[in-house]
Amino acid sequence: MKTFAEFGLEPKVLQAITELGFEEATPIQEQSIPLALTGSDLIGQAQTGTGKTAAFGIPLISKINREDEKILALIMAPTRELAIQVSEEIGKLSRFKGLRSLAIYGGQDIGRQIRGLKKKPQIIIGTPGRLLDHINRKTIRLDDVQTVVLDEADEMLDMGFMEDIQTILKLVPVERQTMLFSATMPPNIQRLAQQFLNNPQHVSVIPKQISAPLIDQAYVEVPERQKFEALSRLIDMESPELAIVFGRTKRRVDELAEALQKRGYSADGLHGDLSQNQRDAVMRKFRDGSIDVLVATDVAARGLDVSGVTHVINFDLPQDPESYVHRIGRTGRAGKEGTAWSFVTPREIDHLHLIERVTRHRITRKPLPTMAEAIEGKQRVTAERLLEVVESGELNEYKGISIQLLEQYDSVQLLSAAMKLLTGDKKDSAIELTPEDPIRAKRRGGKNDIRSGRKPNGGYGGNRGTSGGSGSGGGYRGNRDNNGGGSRGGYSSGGSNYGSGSGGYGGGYKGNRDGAPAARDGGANRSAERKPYTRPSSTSTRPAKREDFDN
Ligand SMILES: Nc1ncnc2c1ncn2[C@@H]1O[C@H](COP(=O)(O)OP(=O)(O)OP(=O)(O)O)[C@@H](O)[C@H]1O
Ligand SMILES: [Mg+2]
Repeated sequence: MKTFAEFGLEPKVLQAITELGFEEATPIQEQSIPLALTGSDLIGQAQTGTGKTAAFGIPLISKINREDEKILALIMAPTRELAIQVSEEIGKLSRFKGLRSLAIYGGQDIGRQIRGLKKKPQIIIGTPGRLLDHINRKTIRLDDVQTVVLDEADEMLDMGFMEDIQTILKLVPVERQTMLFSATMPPNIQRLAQQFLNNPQHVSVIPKQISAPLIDQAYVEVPERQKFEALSRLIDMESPELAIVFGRTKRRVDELAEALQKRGYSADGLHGDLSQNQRDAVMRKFRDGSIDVLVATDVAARGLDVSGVTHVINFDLPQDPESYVHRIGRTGRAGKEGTAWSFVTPREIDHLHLIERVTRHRITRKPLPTMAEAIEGKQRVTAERLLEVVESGELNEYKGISIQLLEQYDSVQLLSAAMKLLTGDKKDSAIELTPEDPIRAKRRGGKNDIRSGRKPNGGYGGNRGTSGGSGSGGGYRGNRDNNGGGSRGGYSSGGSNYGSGSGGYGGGYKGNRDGAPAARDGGANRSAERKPYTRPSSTSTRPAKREDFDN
């Protein structure tokens, strides 16, 4: 392990790194930083929570002069929350150097962003849609950009941002450094890389498993209708410090958050139909611990870094293995341990096996927590809370009444009553969630899948590309879209090299995704939010809708 001092960084950047508490570079940082400092293009892949942000952030910051008043670096990220978070980390890393950075994302008042831009930030961190908005309004010019980073590049492609990214990158001088980072690198990323990177160096830190090593992964088989009961028992049994519960759709998230609140949990929901103010408020509450369960769609799956997340619970299995890897990667970050649980309905067992195959990790089957375990867990937490108060010692006001009570009642009985009160059982409230259809497993090539990016063995394409019409679609990814019709290349490329002949990312791609291409980014003039959620009918070709993407 290297210390940051060994990279020859300027003192002000080193000071910021020290201030952040980073002592040694993580493996991806150790490999990327020296390469990136030479100006080389880079494709960086490393497990979730291993410091990719600083891996591109530190070299990017090192290149910029404080006196410059132009936009010199552009970082793109798939979701608003991630753009905000990356911008905060960049802000911290460049603090002592005195650089200016600004987050640009949909849903925020554009006037405010324009005012921010007038302060001449050198670094812009944004979601593609809103960035384009500014470009079209001429409030952002990219003529001087020297460094471009695509964080979670594969997700941005998956969300249908290819066109936007292409448009944006064409406005950036060719003479630039481009870096692309993610924990997963599906082969389709090669297409983007070929187009926009110049002789990129691949830096990958991927051991046998792609998911982070410190995450304990388990699943319980549970029928759809018992999931909520299972969830509340699980939370009681495990008493997470902070937990993220992933639901498949926005409606699911709303219902779940409400149900949890009804049962007395401190929970709230996050998805793309909330206003940006609501989204910000929920994230703030979760980060400061005033709620301890965040219920979210996949909008929270990528990149989010909240310390104290001890548990990730897949209330609904994600459609793709990549998403599984990213979701569970919200815990077990920066060397900490974490636990991931997945609820699997009997009909989804095949899908779970697919996830295991692709991630090359056995997920341990565990029994549904029993009522007794749940009660025990809750009582343990209550007892801990009680003892904390005992230790705090400020109890004099209560001693008089306690002595009186003890004269009349048995001490065990009294304490038990206090415990009962504190434990606050609200089990009686009846909870009914609208059932979700099970996710169906798709066939998918077995080799190298999400960890590849190097070996073009056509794994994704091979046995799947048969149903999709125009040659290359219809594969795993293609089916996920409501009406993919084979028009997008997805992962499959007819069983040969990535990028060859897949031809799927053209015009139809975005439209196919959600039928409202311009609405995704919620830019001011891009219609504030997307169409209302409609439940996919069971006859839909899109078996289970991943949340409408939003950013
Ligand atoms: N060298 C380091 N030492 C200690 N902590 C670090 C170091 N580098 C980064 N971190 C911290 O580790 C956490 C995870 O970093 P980061 O969010 O960059 O991970 P990531 O690799 O981008 O994960 P993901 O794939 O989920 O996006 C952050 O809280 C970050 O501040
Ligand atoms: Mg990241």
